[in-house]
Amino acid sequence: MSGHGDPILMTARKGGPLSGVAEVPGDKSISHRALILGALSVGRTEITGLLEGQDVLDTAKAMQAFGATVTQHGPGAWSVEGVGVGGFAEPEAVIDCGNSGTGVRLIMGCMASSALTATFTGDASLRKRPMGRVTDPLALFGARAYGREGGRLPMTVVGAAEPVPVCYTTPMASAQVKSAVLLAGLNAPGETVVIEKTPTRDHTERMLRGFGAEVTVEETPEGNRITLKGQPELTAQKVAVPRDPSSAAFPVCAALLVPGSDIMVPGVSQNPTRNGLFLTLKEMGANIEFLNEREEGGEPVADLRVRYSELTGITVPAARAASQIDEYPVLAAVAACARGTTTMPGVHELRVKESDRIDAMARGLEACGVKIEEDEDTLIVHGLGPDGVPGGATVATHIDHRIAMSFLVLGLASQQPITVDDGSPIATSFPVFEELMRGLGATITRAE
Ligand SMILES: O=C(O)C1=C[C@@H](OP(=O)(O)O)[C@@H](O)[C@H](O)C1
Ligand SMILES: C=C(OP(=O)(O)O)C(=O)O
Repeated sequence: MSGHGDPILMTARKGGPLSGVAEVPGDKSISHRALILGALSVGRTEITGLLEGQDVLDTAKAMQAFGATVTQHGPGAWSVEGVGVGGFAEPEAVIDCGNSGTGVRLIMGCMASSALTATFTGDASLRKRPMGRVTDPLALFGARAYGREGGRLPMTVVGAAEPVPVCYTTPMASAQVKSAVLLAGLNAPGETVVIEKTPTRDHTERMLRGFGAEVTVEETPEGNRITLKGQPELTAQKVAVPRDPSSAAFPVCAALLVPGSDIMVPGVSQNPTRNGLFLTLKEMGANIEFLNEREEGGEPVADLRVRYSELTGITVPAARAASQIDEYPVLAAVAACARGTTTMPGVHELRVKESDRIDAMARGLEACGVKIEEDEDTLIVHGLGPDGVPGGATVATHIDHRIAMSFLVLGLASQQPITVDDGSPIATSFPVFEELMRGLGATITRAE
């Protein structure tokens, strides 16, 4: 199964220690939101450090289709001339969100409370993912959605001409669902409320406030109660996007696994709704130092110094799942090289990502000689210790960037090289991955 273009076979093999500075690109979640809130604002939003991955570029294109003017001025430097809340135009063509769940779900949210119709599609991975989780709450505003069986793309959303505000408790831990409801609430009169039992990444709330919306968060026995006052005038802002902790995870884990490594990963977001992996790695015995802790672009950030470490398996608290949800694939790769068993409960959401990530990691690890156990909600990896993973397999990545990068990291530490059947989706979130990893000394090559 390939992504947008021809599949790219990539191989990672053992080499010398990793060293140097890994400057990972801008945060994907924040990049999507900067473009979307820029488009919903009055004036010209200026963004620096925007991730130029395909997922974000597809959102930029979509914002143009809804009437905003999005311009690139230089690497990572973009501007958005917004149309204001309620100012979206009806797109003339189908909106293609490519591989991006965040893109399609947030954009559905922000058009659902306007009197216009839009049709959405995506690549073969996105067309399998459930959209009912956002169109159900959007129906409460008065929007209607017509999609394929199971709430799949392609899907047409008819926005509500007279939206009403909504109070919605999210049935699953999902920042995309929370954000879709809050963005729809922008163009509804009165207060829109989202209650989430488990806190998820809070970039939408932070950024809405930054653009001038009134958003309050209250801790209640039912969970966080987030209230947005509808129909604000959002004002254009300058947004400096911090580096992506989910991308930083790959060089960090690679340095932990390759003997003798010592790298710096500067300016990585330490937002507590995103930093679960780093806590988990520390509990496994990782030598990670958090230096120069500061605030950048409204997010807590630190420079990470990471050195090779011998790791031990742990049970990862299920309550931490949301704060490291995209990092489980690389954690599973790390767990394979740890001593003892790593148990990862509470991870059923992984089944509806770009691929079924529990299945993709389980099958790939087995092919590399690692014993695993799984059920609907849990992945257990029986670690083989440093230098214990045989490798030597070609792994199926199922149009999933994180599966591809995770097995390439594992290939740097396994006895035999590991090949991924398609590295092309890496460009959706981390277009400079190969270059950056090679710069640290990693042996990652493409098939001739
Ligand atoms: O809101 C976001 O930017 C994201 C939310 C998460 O998805 P869910 O909302 O499905 O958990 C995460 O997996 C995704 O990569 C980005
Ligand atoms: C799940 C992810 O992204 P999305 O849901 O936006 O496709 C991811 O990047 O790991």
